Amino acid sequence: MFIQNQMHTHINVLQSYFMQSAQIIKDCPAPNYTEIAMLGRSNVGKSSIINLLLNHKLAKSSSIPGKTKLINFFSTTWELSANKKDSIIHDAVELDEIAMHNKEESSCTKSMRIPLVFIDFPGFGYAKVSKDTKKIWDKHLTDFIYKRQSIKLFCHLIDSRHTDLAIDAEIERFLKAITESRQDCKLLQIYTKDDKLNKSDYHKLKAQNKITISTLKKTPQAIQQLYHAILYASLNW
Ligand SMILES: Nc1nc2c(ncn2[C@@H]2O[C@H](COP(=O)(O)OP(=O)(O)OP(=O)(O)O)[C@@H](O)[C@H]2O)c(=O)[nH]1
Ligand SMILES: [Mg+2]
Repeated sequence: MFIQNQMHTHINVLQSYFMQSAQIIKDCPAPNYTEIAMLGRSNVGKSSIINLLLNHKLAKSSSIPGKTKLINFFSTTWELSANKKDSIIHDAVELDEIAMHNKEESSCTKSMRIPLVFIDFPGFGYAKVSKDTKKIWDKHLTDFIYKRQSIKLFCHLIDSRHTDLAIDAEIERFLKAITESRQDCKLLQIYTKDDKLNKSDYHKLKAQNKITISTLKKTPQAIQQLYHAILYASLNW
């Protein structure tokens, strides 16, 4: 699967819904779709970014750390459209492809519908539970992350204002070990809450080609850039 000129494609969220919550791997839905896991420390903005990606407030977010306590699955369908004048979609696998004719522009627009599952996780490093609960919790989480082969993309969310935290270095090591041992999944870093940066720090991150986003002050371009980065990495295009 390969798309020429991704800047001339547009991603639309067609429909999204909450699937189910799970605490252990046996309670999870069947691994039938490409899954994208949102990981990061507590309060970094995992649930908020999932709502942005689903185009619906389905994941519960809160200013109080530790809001998400279970592994939550959300289903969505994204539509990728390309104007034939600018780009060509080469379809190889079982994705649903529709060809439409845009009479006004007298150009042919192709689109494909792509089912995706987003997984919202409890935050790493959330300490306001008893030590025993935390141990069991962490064990279930790491077990799940290691065993769930349908996860094709691990998104590591990092707070734009605090890019050198020890906990993020630990999360990165943990996720790199998984993505390096499996050939079929990727790791993508996303810098959250970029609205809280001053101009100079914002431009510093951008100069390093980092993907940044604000779920509060977002632009259509920033949303499209995020959608494209996630879609292309998760489908290994
Ligand atoms: N300014 C700003 N605030 C944000 C942004 N994204 C999320 N927040 C706020 O940050 C807080 C935490 O957001 P959540 O999405 O609940 O974070 P989380 O990582 O899911 O947190 P846990 O479930 O506790 O691990 C909420 O008050 C959000 O409104 C952003 O881009 N900019
Ligand atoms: Mg959350």
